[in-house]
Amino acid sequence: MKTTDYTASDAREVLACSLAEAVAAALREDLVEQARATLIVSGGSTPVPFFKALSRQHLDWARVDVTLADERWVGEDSQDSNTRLVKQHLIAQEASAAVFHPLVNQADSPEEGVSTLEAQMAQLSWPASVVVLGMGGDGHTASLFPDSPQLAYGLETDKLLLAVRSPSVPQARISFSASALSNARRHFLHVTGDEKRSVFADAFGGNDVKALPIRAFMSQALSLYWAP
Ligand SMILES: O=C(O)[C@H](O)[C@@H](O)[C@H](O)[C@H](O)COP(=O)(O)O
Repeated sequence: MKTTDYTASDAREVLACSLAEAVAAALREDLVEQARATLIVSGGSTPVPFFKALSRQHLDWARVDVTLADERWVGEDSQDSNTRLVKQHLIAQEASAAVFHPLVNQADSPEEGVSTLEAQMAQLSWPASVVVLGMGGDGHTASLFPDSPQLAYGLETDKLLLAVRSPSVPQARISFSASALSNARRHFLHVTGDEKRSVFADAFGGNDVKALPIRAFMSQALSLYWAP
């Protein structure tokens, strides 16, 4: 029997498609019972194949509100913009009918723009149907960074959003809080590679959320989507 080389990138592609099917099924399920469904996705580099696969899924996208778990406070034309990433790869194909709510506005800083965005995000259908989280090598998720002066607030506040600064990233950020992101029916963690596998294993081995903020999402159901 001929066997083909099954590379790590193939595994990541299969993972992305599998996650897209699970997220689409969750949205279809919730849209049976409710007028609109909220989907919260993360930015960064990992999600691109997932965004592309999800954009091809058939569902009533016009009734889906999409937003970001966090955003860099940069213009949409910036290579660092998660808004640009989502508009390019997710709000396309079948999903072009979805309503995307950027997590950034014209204010000069996230501190100045957060209250307006907070009011806008409060209008979405909560609890969100799905939150898809990423994770950095330091165990951050969304923009809840271990070295951020705003981390404690982000873990404790019942506000939806917070402005974030962190020495480990160059851009000012805005992020949903841990409580806002926890207020969802389903949570998925999409990570790849051995470094993140070991970080997630470390997260299981302790409970100091400030050391590894991903732990804030490990006291409830969390579907792990990992590939080498
Ligand atoms: O704006 C962001 O960067 C993300 O929301 C962030 O939380 C991301 O999920 C992790 O940093 C992993 O990023 P990669 O997928 O690029 O490793």
